[in-house]
Amino acid sequence: MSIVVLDNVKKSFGAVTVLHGVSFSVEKGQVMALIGASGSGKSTALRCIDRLEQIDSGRIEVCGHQVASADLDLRKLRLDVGIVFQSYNLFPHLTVEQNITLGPVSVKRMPKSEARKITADVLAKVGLADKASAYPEQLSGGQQQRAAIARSLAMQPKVMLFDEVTSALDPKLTGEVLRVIEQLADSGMTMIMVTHEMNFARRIADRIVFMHDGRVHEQGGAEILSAPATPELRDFVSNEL
Ligand SMILES: Nc1ncnc2c1ncn2[C@@H]1O[C@H](COP(=O)(O)OP(=O)(O)OP(=O)(O)O)[C@@H](O)[C@H]1O
Repeated sequence: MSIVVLDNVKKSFGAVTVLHGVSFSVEKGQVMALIGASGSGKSTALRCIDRLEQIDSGRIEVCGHQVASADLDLRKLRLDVGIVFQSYNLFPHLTVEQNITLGPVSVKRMPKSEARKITADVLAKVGLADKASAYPEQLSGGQQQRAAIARSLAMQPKVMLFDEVTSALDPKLTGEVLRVIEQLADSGMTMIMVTHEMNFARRIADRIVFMHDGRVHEQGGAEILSAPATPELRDFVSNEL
């Protein structure tokens, strides 16, 4: 069953066309890595999936929601989709626990006691059980990113989108965050990750989509990284590794 479908998606910013008819789909439980050079349109494609950008034409379906439709229920879409960015965007004046319970309590109207239980559960999942009462500034970048992932997980999304979540981190902290994402993948979460971590993508992705100049240039299993069919992917892989 497809959880995410993009069909001939086009998107321009002013005179600049960023997506020239992008199509791909992600099945339930699949991990998809979206790779490509800077400016190829990866983040824009991801943002369109969560309707942070509206597309010009084509179709996007996510968990049964017609994302580009005028009568989309944005709240319902956002309940099904979790998104984590390079910047953690935690509220600095709230503890880690308060940051995480906020969504379930205020958006899902969950009783506080239940939200706290879920928070303890997701904090354990990301290895931050002992940081519930810490403030974001007391955490390392990797810990803040794991808290941001926990915040998304607490909403119990059906699909998770990761937009270069380790780009701001040094290698050790990157490893911590990637381990959390890998565990999430192992648990069967459907996910799309925009990443420059080629070894990670090769190891955990079921499907790799390589974008080039706003188009899907190549896609397939991890083997496309070892045996690229096009010079563009060959160049990209040799620059990244
Ligand atoms: N809001 C915007 N307004 C104008 N142009 C934009 C906007 N967002 C993105 N772009 C342009 O769209 C193109 C694709 O950007 P996008 O961020 O999707 O690429 P990317 O592949 O994710 O790159 P990177 O790896 O550097 O994040 C770039 O040329 C960018 O300048």
